[in-house]
Amino acid sequence: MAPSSSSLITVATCNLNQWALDFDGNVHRILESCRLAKEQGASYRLGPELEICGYGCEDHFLEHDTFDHCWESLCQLLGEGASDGLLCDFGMPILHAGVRYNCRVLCHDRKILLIRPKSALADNGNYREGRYFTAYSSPANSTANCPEKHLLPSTFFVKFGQRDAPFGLYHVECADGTAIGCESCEELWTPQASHIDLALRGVEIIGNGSGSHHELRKLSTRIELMMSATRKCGGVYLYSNQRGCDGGRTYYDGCAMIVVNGKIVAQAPQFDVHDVNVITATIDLDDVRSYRASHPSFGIQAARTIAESGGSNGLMYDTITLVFDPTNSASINKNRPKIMEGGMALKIASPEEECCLGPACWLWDYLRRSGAAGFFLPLSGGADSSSVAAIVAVMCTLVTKAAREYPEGDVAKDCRRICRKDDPGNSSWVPSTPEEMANFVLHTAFMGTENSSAVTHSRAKRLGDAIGSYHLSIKIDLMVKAVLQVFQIATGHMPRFASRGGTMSEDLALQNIQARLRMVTSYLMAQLLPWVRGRSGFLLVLGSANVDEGLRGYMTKYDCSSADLNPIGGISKGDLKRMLIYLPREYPGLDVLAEIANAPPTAELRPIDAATATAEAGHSQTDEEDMGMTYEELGYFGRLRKMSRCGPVSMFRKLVVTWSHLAPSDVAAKVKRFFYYYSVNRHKMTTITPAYHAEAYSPDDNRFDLRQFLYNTRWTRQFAVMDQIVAQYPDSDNKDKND
Ligand SMILES: Nc1ncnc2c1ncn2[C@@H]1O[C@H](COP(=O)(O)OP(=O)(O)OC[C@H]2O[C@@H]([n+]3cccc(C(=O)O)c3)[C@H](O)[C@@H]2O)[C@@H](O)[C@H]1O
Ligand SMILES: Nc1ncnc2c1ncn2[C@@H]1O[C@H](COP(=O)(O)OP(=O)(O)OP(=O)(O)O)[C@@H](O)[C@H]1O
Ligand SMILES: NC(=O)CC[C@H](N)C(=O)O
Repeated sequence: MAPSSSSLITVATCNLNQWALDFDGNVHRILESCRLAKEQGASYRLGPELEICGYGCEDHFLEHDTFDHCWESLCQLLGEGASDGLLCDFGMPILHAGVRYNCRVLCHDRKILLIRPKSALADNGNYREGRYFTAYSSPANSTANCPEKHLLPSTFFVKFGQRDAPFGLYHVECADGTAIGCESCEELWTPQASHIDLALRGVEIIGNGSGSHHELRKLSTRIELMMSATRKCGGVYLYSNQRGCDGGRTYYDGCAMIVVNGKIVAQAPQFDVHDVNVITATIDLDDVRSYRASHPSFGIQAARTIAESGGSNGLMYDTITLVFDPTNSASINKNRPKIMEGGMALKIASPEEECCLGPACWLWDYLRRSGAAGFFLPLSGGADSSSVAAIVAVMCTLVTKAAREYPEGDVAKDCRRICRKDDPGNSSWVPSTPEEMANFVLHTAFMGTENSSAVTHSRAKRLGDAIGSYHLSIKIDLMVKAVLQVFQIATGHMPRFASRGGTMSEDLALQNIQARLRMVTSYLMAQLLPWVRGRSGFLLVLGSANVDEGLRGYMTKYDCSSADLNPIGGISKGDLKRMLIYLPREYPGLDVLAEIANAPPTAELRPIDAATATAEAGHSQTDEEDMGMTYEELGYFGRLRKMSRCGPVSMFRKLVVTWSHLAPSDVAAKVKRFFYYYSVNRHKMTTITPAYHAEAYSPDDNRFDLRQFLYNTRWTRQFAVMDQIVAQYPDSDNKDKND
C-alpha cells in the first residue's frame, strides 16, 4: 500500500430524475451530475441504481434492446469525458454469461475498472427484481488474482481499446490506499448486509446506488439503516437515489445522503422539481481509520474476516487494485475544501408534508412528460377532491418558485410549454404567482344535482377561487333525467329512491347514474376546455378516491373514481384530513381547506332529508353510516390485511386485543362486515385508476396487492372459526360489553 499524500477526499452523490427507457434524457442528466460533481471538486461520484436505463423499466429488462442501449449510453458517457478525472459508479443492467444482472459499473477516465453485480434482489411490494435479474453468487474459483471477467461489447473495444473488465463482488483499492466499495439498494436492507464485510475488510467508502420509492414514513427507516451501519462499522456511506416519476405509479424520493461514522454530513432534497441534485462532502479519511481503530471489538472481527476467504454471508469479497489516487484529486480542489466533521440537522418531512409534496412532484413529472395542457378535476367540495385540488396548488407553488429562480432553467421551460407560453414573444415568461400558473393548468368543476347541497357547492367555488383554477359550476340534472327517460321508454319502469318507496337496487341505480354521468362529463370537459379557452391540447382527468374507499369498495365503478390519474389513491382518509388541516398554515389563502377537513364526508347522491341533515355536512347521507364502518376502523383493517398479512381469523384475534373495549362478538361482526364488503367489491380494484403509491396497505390490484377478484363472499370456513373463538369467551364477556 502506497503512503497517502493526503487523507482528504471530496465525494459526490446525487438525485437524478430519470425516466425509464429515455436513454438520451438519462445520459444528459448523468453528464450534468458528473459535471456538477467535478465543479464541486469531487474525485468520486455515485449515481442511482440502473440510472442509465431508469429503474422502472420492468419487463423492458427482458428485452435485449435495453441492454444494448445501455452500452451505447455508457460509451457516450465515457466518450464525452464524464469519468475523466472522476471515479464514477454508474448503475446499469448487464448480461453476463447469458444471465441478467443488476450492476454497478465503476469507471475512471475512459476505462471500466469493475462491474459489480447485485447479490440480494428486491422482490417485495412493488419490487420484482427477481423477475428480471439473478442475484449474483460468486463462483468458488474467482479471486482477485484470477477474477471472473466480463467480455465487453466490440463497440466498446473499438472505441476505448478495452476487451474485458473484472466482474464480481470486488471493491477497488486506490494507489493511495483508499478503498471504495459498492452496496446496491436492497443489500443495505438485508440481515447480513454487504457493507459489514466491506468495512471489516478495510473499505472506507461505500456507495449505495438505489432505486427506492416513496412511501409515507419510509425515509426514517432508510436513515436509521445508514446511521446504524456506519455507527457500528465506521466509514463513509454515500446514498444515491432516483427522484421523480419514471413512468409508473411510484415516486422515487431522492434524498441522497453522505453519512460518516454514524453522522449525516450532507443531504439532498427529498421532494423537488429539479432534475439533478448533486451533493458533496470533503472528508478526512483518517477520521474513519481512527474511529474504527478506537473500537477493539471491530478490530477482532476485522482481523478474523481478512484471514478468512469468504464473507460472512457466504459470498466472496475481494479487492481489485487501481493506479488512481482520489485524495490527490481532492487536494487540487480549486476551492479550499470544507472538511465535514460534525453531523447536520436532518430534514425529515412530516406525514402531512409527504402527502402533498410527493404527489405534487409526481403530478408535475407526469404532466410535463405526458404532453397534456393541464388537469381537469371534478371538484365536489368534499375532502377527497379538495385534497387533489390542494396537491395541484402545491405543485404550482413548487414550479412557480423554481421557474422564477431560474427563468432559463428546465423547470421554467417546461412551465412555458405547458402553459402554452413558449412562442418567441414569451421566451422569458414565468408565472408571477402559483395562482397564475394554476389558472393555466388546473380546471375544476362542481357538477351538482338536485341532491347536492349549497354548502359543498360553495366550498368547491371558494376553493377553486383560492387556488386560482379555471372553475365551472355545472348542473347535471338534465342528463340524469334524459338517461332515466330512455330507461323508462325501454322498460316501462321508473326507479325510485328508498326514501320514496323504492327498493335498494333502485336506490343504488339512481345514485350510480349521477356518479357515472359526472365521469362522462369530466372526459368531455377534459377534451374540449382547452379549445374553449383558445388553446391547444387535452387535459388529464384527475380522480380522487382514497385508499380506504378503494379497500371497502365504497365507490361507483366507472364514476369519477375512474380517471387518468389519482394522486391520493394510496393515501388514507386520516392522513388526508391531517394534510388539509396542515396546508392553510403553510399556504395562506387556502383557509377553506380547514372547513372542508372538518365536514363529515358525504356522497350527496340521495335526496337530502332535512330532518337529519347537519349544517357542517349540508346533507343527511354520510359515508361512515353508508359504509357501516368508520374511516378509522378501515385504517386498522387495511393495515392488518396487507401489512400484517392477516386473513379474517388472525385479524379478529388481533383486534379483540386492540379493541378490548368491545365485546368479542362485536369485533367479530365488524371484521366479518369488512371482509364481506372487501370481497364483494374487490373487482373494482381491477380497473382502479393508476394512483400514486403512498401506503404499504394500498389495495392496488394492478401492481402491488395481487389477489383474486372473485371471492366466496360468505367466507364459510373463516367466519365459522371466528364464531368458535367467540364462543370460547365467557358469555359475560360478550354480554357485559354489549349492554
Ligand atoms: N364479482 C363481480 N365481478 C365483476 N363485476 C362485478 C361483480 N359483482 C358486481 N359487479 C359489477 O359491479 C356493479 C356494482 O358496482 P357499482 O355499480 O359500483 O355499485 P355498488 O357498489 O352497488 O354501489 C356503489 C356504492 O358506492 C357509493 N358511492 C358512490 C359514489 C361515490 C361514493 C363516495 O362517497 O365515494 C360512494 C354508493 O353510495 C353505493 O353505496 C354490478 O352492477 C356489476 O356490474
Ligand atoms: N357535485 C360534484 N361535483 C363534482 N364532482 C363530484 C361531485 N360529487 C362527486 N364528485 C366527484 O366524484 C368523486 C366521488 O364522489 P363523492 O363526493 O361521493 O366523493 P368522496 O369520495 O366522498 O370525495 P369528496 O370528499 O371529494 O366528496 C369525488 O371525489 C368527485 O371527484
Ligand atoms: N431497489 C431496491 O433494492 C429497493 C429495496 C429497498 N427495500 C427500498 O425500498 O429501498
